[in-house]
Amino acid sequence: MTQIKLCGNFRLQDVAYLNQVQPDFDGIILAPGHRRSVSRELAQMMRAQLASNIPLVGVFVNQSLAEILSYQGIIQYAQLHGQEDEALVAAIQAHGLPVIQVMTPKQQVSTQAAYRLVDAGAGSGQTFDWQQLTPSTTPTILAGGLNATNLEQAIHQGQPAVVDISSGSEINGVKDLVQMQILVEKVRKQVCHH
Ligand SMILES: O=C(O)c1ccccc1N[C@@H]1O[C@H](COP(=O)(O)O)[C@@H](O)[C@H]1O
Repeated sequence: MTQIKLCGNFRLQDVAYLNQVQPDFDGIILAPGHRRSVSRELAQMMRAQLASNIPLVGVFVNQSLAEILSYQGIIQYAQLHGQEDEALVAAIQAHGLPVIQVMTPKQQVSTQAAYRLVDAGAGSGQTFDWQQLTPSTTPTILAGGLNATNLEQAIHQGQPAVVDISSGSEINGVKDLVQMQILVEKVRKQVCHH
């Protein structure tokens, strides 16, 4: 049963869209300085307005343990999208916050994180050869340039536990309700074919 994470949401309007289309995860960028970065205040408002059944994933890039843990209560997962090591994964999880550990297709390593996320870029819409995904005992999230056109093929070839989409849910750089609806429908239909 492949699930779907819609990531890089940055407006309260996006939360309204998410509540309508009901993905399995919502992701927000908590690393500063990126186009889709959100403030702590906005993150708090997003969590308050997001449907309670949708976990909120905070995306971090090389940030400290203290900073990541300061978001506990707002986020349900920490996604580590930099060069974070397993010691940090263990420390975060020891505090009760599950981790999504990001790795590149060329450096697929084992992790004690709740999920591993294999991505060729970081919200850049860059794809890779999904047949490069190696088997893992850790559930795999497949990311990188997924969109309504290539999603079904990516699921078929990569057989991930979760697909993660940011750029592919946008039109002209802004999250789009119709794109989100199409993506979630495609994943739900794909599940029925398995
Ligand atoms: O989206 C960003 O700006 C971003 C910044 C820093 C780290 C990760 C970021 N995005 C994440 O990258 C993957 C794949 O995105 P895409 O579908 O290729 O656009 C996803 O997890 C994004 O949230």
